[in-house]
Amino acid sequence: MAEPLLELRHVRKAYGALVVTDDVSLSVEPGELHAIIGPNGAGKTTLIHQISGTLPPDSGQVLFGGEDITRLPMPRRVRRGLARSFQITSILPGFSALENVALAVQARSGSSFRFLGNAAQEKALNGPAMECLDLVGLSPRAYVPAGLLSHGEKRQLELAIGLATEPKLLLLDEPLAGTGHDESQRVVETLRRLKSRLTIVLIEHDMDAVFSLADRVSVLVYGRVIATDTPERVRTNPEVRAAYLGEEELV
Ligand SMILES: Nc1ncnc2c1ncn2[C@@H]1O[C@H](COP(=O)(O)OP(=O)(O)OP(=O)(O)O)[C@@H](O)[C@H]1O
Repeated sequence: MAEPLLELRHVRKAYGALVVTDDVSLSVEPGELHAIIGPNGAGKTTLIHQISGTLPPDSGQVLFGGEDITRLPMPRRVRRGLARSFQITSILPGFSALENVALAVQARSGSSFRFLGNAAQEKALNGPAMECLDLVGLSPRAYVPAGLLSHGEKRQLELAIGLATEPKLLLLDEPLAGTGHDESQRVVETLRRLKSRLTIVLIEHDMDAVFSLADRVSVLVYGRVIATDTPERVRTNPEVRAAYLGEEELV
């Protein structure tokens, strides 16, 4: 079996007496789409913060590509290929979709474009940025100011910005939140396309999307992982049904 790309070992985080991440161990294999589901307040977002590096765990380890990154700050994790999709709030509304992604390409590239003239610099940034927009199906809207994009398109733009960092693993926290039916279908199709290209950890409340996209699902309840398995087996796991998933949702 291949070495996991991401591995959590006994990760724990408490706020006072409230244990939000309780001895969480799980591994994400290269190439898989691994969903983390659980009821509101189960600790999913807190776990993502600990993986991305915005919140240090109290104890336990986070390994990426076999290396201990538990104490590594977020920018250094991004450089190693562990990226979190940016939230809509980080989109610059007055800049076009293309410019938003080009800025992320520039951030990834550091000062490597410094010696190019303006036109060459623009080309070197816009080329990869357009590829990212294309991957998420947003290239026809490349020149539209980001503030004028629909909610679903903004979510696609977030994905494109995440892709611009050339991640090996992309962390997605509720990419379907707030999208209508058609928009969510588009985002699901985008994720289906992306999953063949990179490893994805997905937190999502939309169970149809989770069960249709995930290779494996981990179920978090009160900060503890109660099951990690294929969608089919999670769906029929009695402990999962009792703790979280309503019977009607699973029929
Ligand atoms: N900074 C904080 N200080 C104190 N408690 C916190 C803090 N952040 C989160 N919590 C608590 O930790 C618990 C887990 O929160 P978290 O946001 O990780 O859950 P979640 O599974 O992502 O929930 P949701 O599905 O509603 O987004 C909640 O009870 C929340 O109130």
